[in-house]
Amino acid sequence: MKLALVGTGNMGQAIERLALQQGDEIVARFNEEHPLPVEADVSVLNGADVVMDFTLPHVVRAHIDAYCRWRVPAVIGTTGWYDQLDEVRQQVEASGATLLYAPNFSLGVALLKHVLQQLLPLLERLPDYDVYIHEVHHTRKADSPSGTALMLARLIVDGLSRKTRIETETQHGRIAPEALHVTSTRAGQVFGRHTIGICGPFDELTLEHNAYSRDGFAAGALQAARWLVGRRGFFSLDDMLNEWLHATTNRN
Ligand SMILES: NC(=O)C1=CN([C@@H]2O[C@H](COP(=O)(O)OP(=O)(O)OC[C@H]3O[C@@H](n4cnc5c(N)ncnc54)[C@H](OP(=O)(O)O)[C@@H]3O)[C@@H](O)[C@H]2O)C=CC1
Ligand SMILES: O=C(O)C1=N[C@H](C(=O)O)C[C@H](O)C1
Repeated sequence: MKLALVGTGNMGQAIERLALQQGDEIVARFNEEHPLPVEADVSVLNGADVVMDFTLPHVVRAHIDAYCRWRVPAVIGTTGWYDQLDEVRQQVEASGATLLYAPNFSLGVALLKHVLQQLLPLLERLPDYDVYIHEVHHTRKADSPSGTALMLARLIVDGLSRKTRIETETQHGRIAPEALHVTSTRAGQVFGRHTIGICGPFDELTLEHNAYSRDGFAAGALQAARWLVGRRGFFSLDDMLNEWLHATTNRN
């Protein structure tokens, strides 16, 4: 695969390392010093099959406009823009473009999400259990709470009738029972730790994903890029995983 890296920071570098090991080629690179020329034509991507966008929330939206105009398949790992998800979905579909996004490309987080979805109907029947989310990341992270924490929080608010809203500020006062408390810590070099706490009157269950490095994110993003080539439309990582799951189920 020929890849264009948009963002050559922590994640861009992790993807480049792994992509080269897997025999892929990096044909273009963009960063803050050499920004993506969004007004230019697709030739700036130098024949890339897929664009890997791991940049920052304030630039990603203009990048997505360009990917749609250029109709180049784009894997979007950048977080912090999900308030515009519906608008982007419509834009991608209307322009006949190809885009796949995920707040977290780690397969471990996909498993965590799956477990949470199985648990929620049970928790619905156990009203004494309260739920919270905590995430920890390195101090250079631009957005907070993380995209992953917000994705998990939305699953809980959608799947648990007693949680009706997400409350993200660090609180020193009371938390209303209907608020899902989502908190963030920024410390050192932490790659990404997400904890879902389920607190009952007598015990607490914690489900936690802790990334050992950025390699899991990079590997998932490259798998998604391979899956995306030749498709058209708006996708999330779930679309790829569901297809795999069904292929496996049908074989058994
Ligand atoms: N979905 C997932 O699995 C994961 C998502 N992420 C998300 O990916 C994003 C990037 O994370 P990370 O790599 O750690 O962040 P970094 O800060 O290390 O990298 C950000 C990159 O964006 C570049 N950039 C800034 N402005 C522009 C611009 N105008 N045009 C092109 N590039 C630009 C920076 O350039 P320069 O190098 O010149 O400063 C840098 O290369 C974040 O949103 C993060 O939340 C992170 C990990 C996993
Ligand atoms: O910025 C990061 O580093 C990460 N960001 C993603 C997020 O916001 O959820 C995923 C991962 O946790 C690392």
